[in-house]
Amino acid sequence: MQESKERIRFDNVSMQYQTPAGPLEVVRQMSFSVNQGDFISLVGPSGCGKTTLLNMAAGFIRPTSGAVLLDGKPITGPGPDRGVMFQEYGVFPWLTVEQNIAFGLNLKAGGKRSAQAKKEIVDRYLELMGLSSFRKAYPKMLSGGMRQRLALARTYAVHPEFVLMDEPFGALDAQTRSAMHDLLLEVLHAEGKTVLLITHSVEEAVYLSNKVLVISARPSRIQEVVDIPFPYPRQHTLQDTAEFNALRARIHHQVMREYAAQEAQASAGNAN
Ligand SMILES: Nc1ncnc2c1ncn2[C@@H]1O[C@H](COP(=O)(O)OP(=O)(O)OP(=O)(O)O)[C@@H](O)[C@H]1O
Repeated sequence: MQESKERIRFDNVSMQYQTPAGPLEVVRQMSFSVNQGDFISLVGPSGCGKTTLLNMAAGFIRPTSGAVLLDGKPITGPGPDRGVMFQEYGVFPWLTVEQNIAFGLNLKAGGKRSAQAKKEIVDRYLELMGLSSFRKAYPKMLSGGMRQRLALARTYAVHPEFVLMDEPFGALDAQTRSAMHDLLLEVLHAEGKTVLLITHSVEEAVYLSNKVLVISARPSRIQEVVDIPFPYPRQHTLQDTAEFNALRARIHHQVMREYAAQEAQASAGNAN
């Protein structure tokens, strides 16, 4: 298979935060690439620096040393090419469903897109996400799963090339989560996006990704890059196969080892 083009590169990236207790080294000399069309999941113990890495790719923060590059140029701030979706802040409660979807279009394109073109995009995502009959509703009137669909629609409507997601499905019940996985894969298949996902669910990571990065305890490094060999489109029955479960168990075991290492660090820190 042809190697796809490198788009985002973490090049020897380190990050240290200043905290009241002194400097906290979160990421140490990490390097990895995100290629065109990749779906990469980051898994690792809580507090190992996954959100920090995503925030760097989004351009919200810069590394203490090293560089995060997009098409070879350092990322210096957020841009419409990168859509970010967080677990909690996906939608604006004071805007209706259709206003939420249109929000980014109004910000980004302003004069560039006609009102008709914007309406067509909003209609398309309302339809795709099954929200057409709720277009005038406010987010509080929606179920958790519908709010997630709305957050996805908002992120996708601006047509970002990259979707950066931080635990977007964490708060959903198992059935809704599973439906969201399939919807996500469907949209990605139709629109060919490149995704970086943070998740605590190894199962979710293996089901969705073509690559899973296991991140170590702090200061974080890449413990392993696991290539997920299952072809797309994927079906739920994949999760019942021995291959899927063997891979999931192996990654889970590794994450638990890093989790234990991080816990041991925390206890040592408390004992000092
Ligand atoms: N702005 C900041 N200032 C100081 N410390 C920070 C800052 N942001 C994050 N940290 C610390 O850096 C570490 C890594 O945080 P980060 O949110 O990147 O981890 P994470 O792997 O995403 O965690 P989780 O899985 O729990 O969401 C944590 O110990 C956190 O407290």
